[in-house]
Amino acid sequence: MFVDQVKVYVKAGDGGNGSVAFRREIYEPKGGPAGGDGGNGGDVVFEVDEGLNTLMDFRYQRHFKAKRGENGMGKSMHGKNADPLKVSVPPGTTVKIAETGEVIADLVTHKQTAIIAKGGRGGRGNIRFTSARNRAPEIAENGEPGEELEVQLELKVLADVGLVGFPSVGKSTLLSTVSAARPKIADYHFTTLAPNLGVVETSDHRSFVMADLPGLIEGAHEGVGLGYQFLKHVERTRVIVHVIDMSSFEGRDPYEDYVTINRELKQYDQRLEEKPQIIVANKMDMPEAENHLQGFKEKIDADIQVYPISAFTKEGLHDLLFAIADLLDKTPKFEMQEEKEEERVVYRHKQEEDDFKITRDSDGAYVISGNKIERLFKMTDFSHDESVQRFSRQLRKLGVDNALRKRGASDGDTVRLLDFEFEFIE
Ligand SMILES: Nc1nc2c(ncn2[C@@H]2O[C@H](COP(=O)(O)OP(=O)(O)OP(=O)(O)O)[C@@H](O)[C@H]2O)c(=O)[nH]1
Repeated sequence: MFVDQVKVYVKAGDGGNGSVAFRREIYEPKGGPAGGDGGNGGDVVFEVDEGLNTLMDFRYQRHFKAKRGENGMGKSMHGKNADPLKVSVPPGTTVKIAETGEVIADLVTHKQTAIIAKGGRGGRGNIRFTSARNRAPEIAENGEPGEELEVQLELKVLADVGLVGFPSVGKSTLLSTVSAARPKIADYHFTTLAPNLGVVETSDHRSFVMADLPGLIEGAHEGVGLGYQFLKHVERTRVIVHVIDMSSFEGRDPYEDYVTINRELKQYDQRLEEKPQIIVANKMDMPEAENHLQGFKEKIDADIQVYPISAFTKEGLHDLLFAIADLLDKTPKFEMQEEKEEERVVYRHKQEEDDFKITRDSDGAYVISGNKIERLFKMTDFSHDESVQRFSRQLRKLGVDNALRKRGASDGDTVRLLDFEFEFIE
């Protein structure tokens, strides 16, 4: 199996901020609270699209950010929730947390979805802080920050296309000119020899995986040379691209080469003869190549199409890639047996939230950090005194005051939390 992989950054939308507002009515100078809640931020959702078979698209876009929720407004109006951001992935994509390697989703069947980053909850408006004791609260929450993380996408790929042909016909040159991404080759079963693999993309954004299967020579099916190892791979490809050297290098005859390779394929496995095949006439930039091509065409069936190219000058590559993609579209997909077993979606275990931690900076300031406390901080609307007071109550409840005291903090000492500084007061 080969593994195509890419790292992407996802950020769910932050929640919208809650609003502080009051009703204004002619006969009621200071009406009740009327600040609405902020809307929820959008989730980042991965969805399987069976039309995709590589992670090619992620080479161009690696950042995915969902929208934030709308802020709450006066007159008790809530902000709108943001729509989830959908990101299409091919079937068989495994999503891991880049940092830890923990698998958070295994996306297998068409339209299957998984929330990869959860949007932040909208902050509550001041209506929600009304109580018997405080009928006109000037408190609102900011929206909760959306989750953000770097994920590693992995896709096990089989080569859709196998390049076959005699040594030195230009297979590796062709592969390197048409492919951008090189999947990592992992866990190769048969031998330590691994074919070269590349992800190819046509100009109309169809992509497929192409493998260079070197070493085919006469007698390969009987174990001559290294070709035998690679014949196993040909079996697993969906389309064969047969590369022929039209320069007649070292006096070779293109037609004989063609017949010999096809015979090797067939002798290895009868069924390889029925595999769809595209014939490529390479090195057309060389003198005499045109003549050889004519001679070659006369010897093969008139209805077999030949694609003349030069892997060197890149001539003819565009048409060739289209022809391969068209043929693949008409050829049945691989049967992914192992993935048929069951629908596998592993959801992420929620990260344990540590309340807070106290450390000291070199200047003696006390530094408070930790997921929970930082989230509370970000959700505090510091433009209203009452909100700030609520935040200090929350700190006290979490035991921050006590902990600071225990660490030796006394009146007037500086305390830091993210980009905020305040004085410790006993
Ligand atoms: N003139 C010309 N030379 C080419 C072209 N394509 C490949 N070559 C040359 O042909 C030689 C063999 O090319 P490779 O790509 O290594 O051939 P290969 O089929 O991968 O060979 P093996 O790995 O031995 O199976 C190299 O010297 C290439 O530079 C082409 O389109 N025109």
